[in-house]
Amino acid sequence: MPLNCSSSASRVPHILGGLKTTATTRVGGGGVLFNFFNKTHQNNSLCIASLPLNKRNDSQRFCLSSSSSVMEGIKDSGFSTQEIEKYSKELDIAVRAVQMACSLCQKVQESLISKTNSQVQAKDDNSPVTVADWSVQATVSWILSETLGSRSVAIVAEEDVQTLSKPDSAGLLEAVVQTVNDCLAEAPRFGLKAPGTILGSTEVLEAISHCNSAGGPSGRFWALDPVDGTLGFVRGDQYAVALALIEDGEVVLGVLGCPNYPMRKEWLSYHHRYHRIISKLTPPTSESWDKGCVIYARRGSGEAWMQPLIQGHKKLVWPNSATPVRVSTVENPALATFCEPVEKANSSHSFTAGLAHSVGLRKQPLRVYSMVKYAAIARGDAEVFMKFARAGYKEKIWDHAAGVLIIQEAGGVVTDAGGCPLNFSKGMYLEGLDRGIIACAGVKLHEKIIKAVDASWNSSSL
Ligand SMILES: Nc1ncnc2c1ncn2[C@@H]1O[C@H](COP(=O)(O)OS(=O)(=O)O)[C@@H](OP(=O)(O)O)[C@H]1O
Ligand SMILES: [Mg+2]
Ligand SMILES: [Mg+2]
Ligand SMILES: [Mg+2]
Repeated sequence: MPLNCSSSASRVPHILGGLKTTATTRVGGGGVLFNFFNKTHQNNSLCIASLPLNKRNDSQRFCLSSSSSVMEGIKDSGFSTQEIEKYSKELDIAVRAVQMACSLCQKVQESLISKTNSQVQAKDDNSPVTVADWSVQATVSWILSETLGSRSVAIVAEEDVQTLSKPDSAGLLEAVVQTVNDCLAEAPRFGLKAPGTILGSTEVLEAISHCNSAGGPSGRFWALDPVDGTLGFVRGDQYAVALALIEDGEVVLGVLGCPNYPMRKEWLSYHHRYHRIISKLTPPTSESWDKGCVIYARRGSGEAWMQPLIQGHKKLVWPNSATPVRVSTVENPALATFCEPVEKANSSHSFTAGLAHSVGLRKQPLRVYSMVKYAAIARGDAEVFMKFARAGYKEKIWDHAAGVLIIQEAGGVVTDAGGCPLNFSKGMYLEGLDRGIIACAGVKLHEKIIKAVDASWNSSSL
C-alpha cells in the first residue's frame, strides 16, 4: 500500500476501516436488521447515524425516534455523551441544507431545459456557471451561518460574486435573489426556520462572499461545491450538491445530494440523458419512484446512509427516512464497472482505457458527470472511479471531499495514484496529488489499478 505518503497522510483510515469493520459481515447483518428498522422506525436515521454502529446496542439501533431519545439511549453506551454527539448537529443541518439545495436545483434545471435562451454564463476559464450555482451557495451559506452562528462558520466554496456584482448583471442577480428567497421560504418543510424577512441582494451577495475561507491544516471549515458537474446540470443530466466538514485537515462529514440519481438504480439508464429517461420510463407508483437521493457519512462511523429527496415526494416532510448504503463486494475485474468523467478534457479516456485493459476490466466505462460517480461507488452500483486530469490541473477540495469520505465509510478505498490519501489540509487545492485519483470498492481492485498505473505511466503522454 502507500509507499511514499507524507507523514500526516500516511495513515489509510479507509483501508483499516474496511478491515476493522469486516464490511461484508456487517452489510449482511445490517441488511436484514434495517429491513426491520425501515418498517418500524422511519424517522431517526440522522440521529442514529451519529452513533458508531459497533457502539450501539439493539435498542439504540432501532428504537430511537428523536434527538431526546438519542440522548436517553446513549446513557448506557459506554461512550461519553460528548464523543457520540460530536458533529451530529452539523450533520443534521448539512443534510437538511443539501436537501433544500437539491430542491432548488431541480426547479432551476427544469426551467433551464424548458427555456430556449438559457441563463448559463461562462466563467474566465470558460466553464459554465448558472443561477443554481450562486443560489445554492447563498442558501447553504445562509443556513449554516444562521443555524451554527455566522462568526464560527468558515466555508470554502467554488463561486464568487464577481460576475454577479457587475452593473450589467442586474437581471442575473435578481434571478438569484428570487431563487434564494423561494428556496428559503420552504425551509419549514425541512425542519428549518425561514428568514423573518425576505433577503435583499446585499444579503444574498454577502452570503455568497462569506464563503471565502482559505481552508488549511487547522480548525474547522466547510467545503461546498454548490453544483458539481455544472455541465451535466445545463445539459439536463447528472450533477451533485456537495458539502463536507473538514476539521484539522481531515474530512469529518460528507453530504452528497444527487437530484437525478434515483434511489433505485433500475430507474437510471446511464446511456440516456435525463430528459429522455423520464419520457421513456413510467414508474409504477410515486412511492417507488425516488428521482434523487442524498447520501451522507460521518468519519469513523463505518457506515453511509441514503435518503430520498424531499422534493421528489410532495408528501414527504421532515423528518425523512434513510437506508444504509455499502460498496460492492465484486473483486473480479471482469465483473467490475469503472466510472470516469464524461469530458475527455477533464480526464484522459485513453489512459484509463489502457489501465482497464491491463487489469482486466471488461465492461464499458460508466461516464457520468459530477460526484455522482462517488455516490455510485458508495452505493455499490459501480466498483472503480478513476480521474487523470491533464498535467498542471490542480484538483479542488470541494470536488472530492464529501465523496471521498462517503466511499471510505461505505467500505471503499480512495487514494491518489501513488496510493496516498488525498490531502485536504493545504488550502483550496489537493496539493501534492500524485497523478490522479483512484477510488475502489475494495482493496484488491485498488492494488491492481495502482500497479497498472505504475507500469504504464512512463509510456503514457500524461
Ligand atoms: N481541466 C480540468 N480537468 C479536470 N477537472 C476539471 C477541469 N476543469 C474543471 N474541472 C473540474 O471538474 C469538475 C467536473 O468533474 P466531472 O467529473 O463532473 O467531469 S465531467 O463533466 O464528467 O467531464 C468541475 O466541477 P464543477 O465546476 O463544479 O462542475 C471542475 O471543478
Ligand atoms: Mg465541482
Ligand atoms: Mg461546481
Ligand atoms: Mg464550476
